[in-house]
Amino acid sequence: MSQSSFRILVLPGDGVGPEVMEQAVRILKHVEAQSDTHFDLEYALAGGCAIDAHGTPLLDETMERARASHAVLFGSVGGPKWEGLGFNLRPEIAILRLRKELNLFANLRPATLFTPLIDASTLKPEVIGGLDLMIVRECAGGLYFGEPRGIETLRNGDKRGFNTETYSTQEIERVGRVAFQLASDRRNQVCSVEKANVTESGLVWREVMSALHAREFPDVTLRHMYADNCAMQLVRAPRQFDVIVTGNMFGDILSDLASMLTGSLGMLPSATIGATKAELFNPAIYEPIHGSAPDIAGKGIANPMAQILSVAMMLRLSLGMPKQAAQVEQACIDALAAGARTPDLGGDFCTEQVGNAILAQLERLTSSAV
Ligand SMILES: NC(=O)C1=CN([C@@H]2O[C@H](COP(=O)(O)OP(=O)(O)OC[C@H]3O[C@@H](n4cnc5c(N)ncnc54)[C@H](O)[C@@H]3O)[C@@H](O)[C@H]2O)C=CC1
Ligand SMILES: CC(C)CC(=O)C(=O)O
Ligand SMILES: [Mg+2]
Repeated sequence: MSQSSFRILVLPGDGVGPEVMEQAVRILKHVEAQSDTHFDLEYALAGGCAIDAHGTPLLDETMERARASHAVLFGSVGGPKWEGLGFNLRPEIAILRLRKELNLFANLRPATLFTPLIDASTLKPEVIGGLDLMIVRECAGGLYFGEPRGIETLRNGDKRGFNTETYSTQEIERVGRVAFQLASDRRNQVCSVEKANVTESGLVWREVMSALHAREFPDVTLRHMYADNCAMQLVRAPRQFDVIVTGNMFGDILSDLASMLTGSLGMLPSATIGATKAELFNPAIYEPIHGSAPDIAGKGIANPMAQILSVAMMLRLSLGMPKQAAQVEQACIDALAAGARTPDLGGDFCTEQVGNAILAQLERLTSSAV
C-alpha cells in the first residue's frame, strides 16, 4: 500500500497561538507515527510576528504556500503590541486574507459539551447535558468585508467610522447549502439567524434562506430567528438548536457565547471551508475560535484543546482520516475525565501537561485499536 502524504501549512501566530500549536503538532505527529501517512509540516509567520519580521501580516509567499497545501493549521493572531497600526497593518488581516483568498466562506464552529465538563459549563446540567450544536458562520463577507468602509473626519473635526453589511443571493445560498447539508447528516434542523427586522441585508438573508430551503432542502426543518433572541435562547435552552447559520459578525459573537456553554472559549475548534465535499474545499483552514489571549500569553496555561480538536476536524474533513479524528476527540474527552484541566476549566494543569495527558490517552487508544 502506498503511503499518503499531506502538505500542511502551520501558522502558529501570536500570543498563545504558538503555545497551543506546539501541543497540537505533538498530537499530529503521533497520528502520523500510527498510520500509513506522512504529514509534511511547513511553518510560516502570520499576524503580528510577521509584521515584526517582514513588515506585513501575511507575505504573498505564505499565501502561495497556503494555496499549495492540503490544509492550513492556524493558531491565533493579534495583541496589544500591534494595536493602532494602520488598517492593513493589523495582525488580524492575516486570517481575514487567508479566508478570503482561499475562497473559504463557511466557518464551522461545533459547540459540543464533553460529559466530563458538565460541571464547567455556565449552565445547569439539566439544561446543558448532551449539547451538540453546530454554528455555521459566513466568513468571507458581511460587515467584516463590506464596502464602503473607512474613517473620515467631519467638518467640525469629529471622526466618523463606518462599515457596511452586504449579503448577496449567491453569498447566502452557498453558506446556506453548507448548513442544510450538515443538518441532513445531523438532526435535520437549521436555524437561520439575522436581524431582518432592522437591516436590509438581514431581510435578503431571510428571503434567500427560505427560497433555498423550499427549492433544495424541503426535508430539513428551517426556522428563522433574530440574533438578539438567539443569544438569549442559547443561554436559556441551547439544546433546541442543531445547526445555526448566520452572518460573519453574529456568528463570531454567538460562537464565543456558545463556547462557554461547553466550559471555556479554549474548547471550541473550527474548520473554515469552501464547500461540503472534501475534494472541493482543500485547502481549508483549521483554527481554534479563540484569539491570542494576551492576558495569559507566555504563562504556559492556555487550554490547548481547541487547537487539538481543530487537528481532529482537519483529519476528518480534509485528510480523510475519520478514525484518527475520532481517536483524537476521544483522547481529549478521556484526558478531561482524568482531570486534565487548565485554569480556564477550573484546573491547575499547564498547557504542556494537558498535551501530555491527551497524548497518553491517544497512545492507549491507538495501541488498543491494533
Ligand atoms: N482567529 C484569530 O486569530 C483571532 C484573533 N483575535 C485577536 O486576539 C487578540 C485578543 O483578543 P481577545 O478579545 O482578548 O480574545 P481572546 O479570544 O484572545 O481572549 C478572550 C479571553 O479568553 C481567554 N482565552 C482565550 N483562549 C484561551 C485558551 N486557549 N485557554 C484559556 N483561556 C483562553 C483569554 O485569556 C481572554 O481572557 C486581539 O488582537 C484579537 O483581535 C481574536 C479572535 C480570533
Ligand atoms: C479576524 C478575527 C480577529 C475575528 C474573530 O474574532 C474570529 O474570527 O473569531
Ligand atoms: Mg472571534
